[in-house]
Amino acid sequence: MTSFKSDFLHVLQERGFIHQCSDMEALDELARTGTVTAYIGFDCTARSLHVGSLVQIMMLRWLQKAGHRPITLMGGGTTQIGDPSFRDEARPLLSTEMIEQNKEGIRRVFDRFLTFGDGASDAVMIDNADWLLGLNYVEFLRDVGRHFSVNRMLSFEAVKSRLERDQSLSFLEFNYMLLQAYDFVELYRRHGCRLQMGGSDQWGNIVNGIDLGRRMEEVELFALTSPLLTTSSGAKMGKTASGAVWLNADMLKPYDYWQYWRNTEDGDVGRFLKLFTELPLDEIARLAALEGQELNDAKKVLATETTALLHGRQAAEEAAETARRTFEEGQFGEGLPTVEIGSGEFEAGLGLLTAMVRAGLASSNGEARRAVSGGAVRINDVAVADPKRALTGDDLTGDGVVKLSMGKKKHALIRPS
Ligand SMILES: Nc1ncnc2c1ncn2[C@@H]1O[C@H](COP(=O)(O)OP(=O)(O)OP(=O)(O)O)[C@@H](O)[C@H]1O
Ligand SMILES: N[C@@H](Cc1ccc(O)cc1)C(=O)O
Repeated sequence: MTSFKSDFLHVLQERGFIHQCSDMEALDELARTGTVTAYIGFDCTARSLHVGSLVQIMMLRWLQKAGHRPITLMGGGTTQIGDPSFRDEARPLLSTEMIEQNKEGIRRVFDRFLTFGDGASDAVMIDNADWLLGLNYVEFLRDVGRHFSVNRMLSFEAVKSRLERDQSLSFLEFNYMLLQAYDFVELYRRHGCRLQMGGSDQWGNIVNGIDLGRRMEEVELFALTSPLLTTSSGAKMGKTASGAVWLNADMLKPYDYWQYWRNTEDGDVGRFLKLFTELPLDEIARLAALEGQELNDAKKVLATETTALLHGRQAAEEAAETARRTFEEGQFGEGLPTVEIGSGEFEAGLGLLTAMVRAGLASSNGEARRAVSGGAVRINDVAVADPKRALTGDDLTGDGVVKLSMGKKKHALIRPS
């Protein structure tokens, strides 16, 4: 294990953030002796970032805590092209309106994790549309394109699998690498940015920027990547069977976010506490060493700490309390996901299977039917066995809702409106 002299790399290393770095020693020295400006780019491909990007956001947070300056780069320009790195197929082309909407959705999350402003270590948010959209094609090819060797570009792992399988890589996508490389140089020119970070899938794009910086500006730029996280069972972090684990509260309620972390696999508890919370390492070591039922307490700490960072301490504690009441006392938690159903539709007899799909408890009627037949489904905490059962006014509790549960952990409320 390398021992770092700078606080920044020391913390990242001990908490498990470092996968690869272009020049550890020189970067360590730079961070030890001065303020480093570093950036991470986020393309605007959805209305919210998901838990996978949290690794990146936490790296920016530790950077700032160590006294350095983070830049969050919105990919308003690059999203128009779409990063082909490690993807089997081209991304769908998004309209400019869609990209704008996504950008508005994504940018809000950073306020929770970073302090923005004009001070030396205050974060800034920039959009690469500012310089990419106005580029002159011929000028760009002459100034930037001439520094790239196509032979070398074709050798990067990020595009190799596509080429080896004879799947098309369009010329549009092939240009992505140049644009991200150019961003790095532009951020160096405008803001003295020396370091770009990202997930390990970004390595090729980042080192191309380092090469371009050397050629165009004769400066040494740095790359630092994090591992691409998977859970112990191999699933890509941030995606579940029912979709992505979104960071924006309007796409995933704080309660569901809390539950996601509460359901962490046993083998991941220590690793996730280090990456996604700011608890001291000795406390984390104690929590991760717990076993059996006690390990569940560690998972609750993980859930509450991660939810507090994203949604605030109060929302986190409310989620923890709702979960406690639901699971430990079998009562109704007000914060459970609630699905509104038109009262006309409800009164006409809403099928249980349909209600389960609408409430997100099952992804299809078939899955819902199997769950009912397997005895896993309850209405207001009472087991049901008949898949043809419909919900009626008699099922409404005093609160005007019906509580549906599937297994021990999935619950939702149906509210006729
Ligand atoms: N599971 C993960 N672990 C660590 N970093 C991740 C993870 N998923 C995404 N990232 C990082 O977050 C940033 C945004 O990635 P991107 O938008 O490609 O994520 P994605 O939603 O997983 O993409 P895709 O559409 O390819 O599934 C990148 O720096 C990427 O490396
Ligand atoms: N390519 C990155 C996003 C990004 C965009 C522009 C950059 O300059 C840097 C990074 C991704 O797909 O996640």
